[in-house]
Amino acid sequence: MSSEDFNNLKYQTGFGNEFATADPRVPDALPVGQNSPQVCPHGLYAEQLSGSAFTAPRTANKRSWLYRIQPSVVHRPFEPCENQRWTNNFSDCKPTPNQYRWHPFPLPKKEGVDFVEGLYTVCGGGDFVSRNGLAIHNYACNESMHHKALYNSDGDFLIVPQQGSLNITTEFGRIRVDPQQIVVVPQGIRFSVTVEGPSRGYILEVFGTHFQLPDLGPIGANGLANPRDFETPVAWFEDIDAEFTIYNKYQGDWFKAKQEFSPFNVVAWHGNYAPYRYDLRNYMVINTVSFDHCDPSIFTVLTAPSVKPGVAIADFVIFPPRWGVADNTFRPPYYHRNCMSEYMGLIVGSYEAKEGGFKPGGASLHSMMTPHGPDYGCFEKASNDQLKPMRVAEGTMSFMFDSSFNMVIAQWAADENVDKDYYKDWQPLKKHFKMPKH
Ligand SMILES: O=C(O)Cc1cc(O)ccc1O
Ligand SMILES: [Fe+2]
Repeated sequence: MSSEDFNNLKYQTGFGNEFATADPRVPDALPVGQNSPQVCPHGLYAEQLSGSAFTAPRTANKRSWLYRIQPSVVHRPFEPCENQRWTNNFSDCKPTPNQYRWHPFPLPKKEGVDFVEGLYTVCGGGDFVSRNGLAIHNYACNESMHHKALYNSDGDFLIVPQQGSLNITTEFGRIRVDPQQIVVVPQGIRFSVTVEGPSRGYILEVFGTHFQLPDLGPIGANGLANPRDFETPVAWFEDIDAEFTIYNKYQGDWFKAKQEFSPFNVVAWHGNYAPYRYDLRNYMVINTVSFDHCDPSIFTVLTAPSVKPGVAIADFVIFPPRWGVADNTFRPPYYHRNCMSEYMGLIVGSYEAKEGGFKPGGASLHSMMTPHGPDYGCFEKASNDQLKPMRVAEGTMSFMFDSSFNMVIAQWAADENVDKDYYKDWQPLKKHFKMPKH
């Protein structure tokens, strides 16, 4: 499929809506008034994809009905397949409380690496069996997936492209995602990624929950990420009889199976369980107009809640361009120690608390209760700045995966590409205290 096919796609808007869509080539493919007719229109097979327990409360209940040329069950057995730099087995990894920073993650060193081959785990915590936890990965690829698809039995993927657009074919239709947009592919949904050149980005994987919009509380009915800016594909299918390889991430490991037809054979679907994309530039920032630095929860795009009220398995937080107007305030992030783990990445530009060192495509991890905050240069500058209204983070976009889980770093990520000098960012911080004379 050429990348032009992805440039003028139609989407359905809204967050978690009940969508109904048929490929315009077969407009009457969606059964009317029921899910499972004795015979579906045009001889399609009906298949339900459940994203929540059947009995989940209505507000949390997620499922979609897919009407497809062949059902997903027609495949040969799965066999284990290797991915050297992938893990969800975090009990094998040694913990370290140090501040970590990684140089930009390298693009593939050889030709012909596709998205599924280019996955690389950085850190994570919790587990996929008890369905409670997260993993953070990168991808780096330079080749499109040909007659291949992948799906994750363990959780949802939130994908943040940093370099290169991703043209994603899913069972639910086609999505294009550029840097500064994100895509969420929920548990179980099959997809295939086409790239236009060397591409890389970040992935947040959550187990046992789905992403939702944060509550707005006193903010009111509007603001932060507005529901209408989320875009879900319209149905699109291909009827190809050829060998396809389906990659499945199951209990942390990868498996693959062959089948004789394209998995992207869904002619129509309806339901509220589907992939979606969001453009981070649509985020409506709420912040102080008086004094002090608000906690970064004001920048939450999506949250994957835990069972504890107000506590997330992971929040997806961004630091978009905005005005800084706080009076009599140290405006950058404060020095802090947090009972959450903070993984940060940079899509474009620079980050307001770091003068150098943190580069687009790089990342940092500040683990539970690990002290961190502005580097020396940032502290000195912000302590002496004239406090006019100022544009903050202009032309930049950084983000944070903020988790209530204690994370460990995968063995390879603990060694490779690490900025060993990161701690030096804070060493020059001077003692400004002067004992008052009485
Ligand atoms: O550590 C960081 O840079 C992220 C962060 C930003 C902020 O504005 C306040 C707290 C915080 O953890
Ligand atoms: Fe922080």
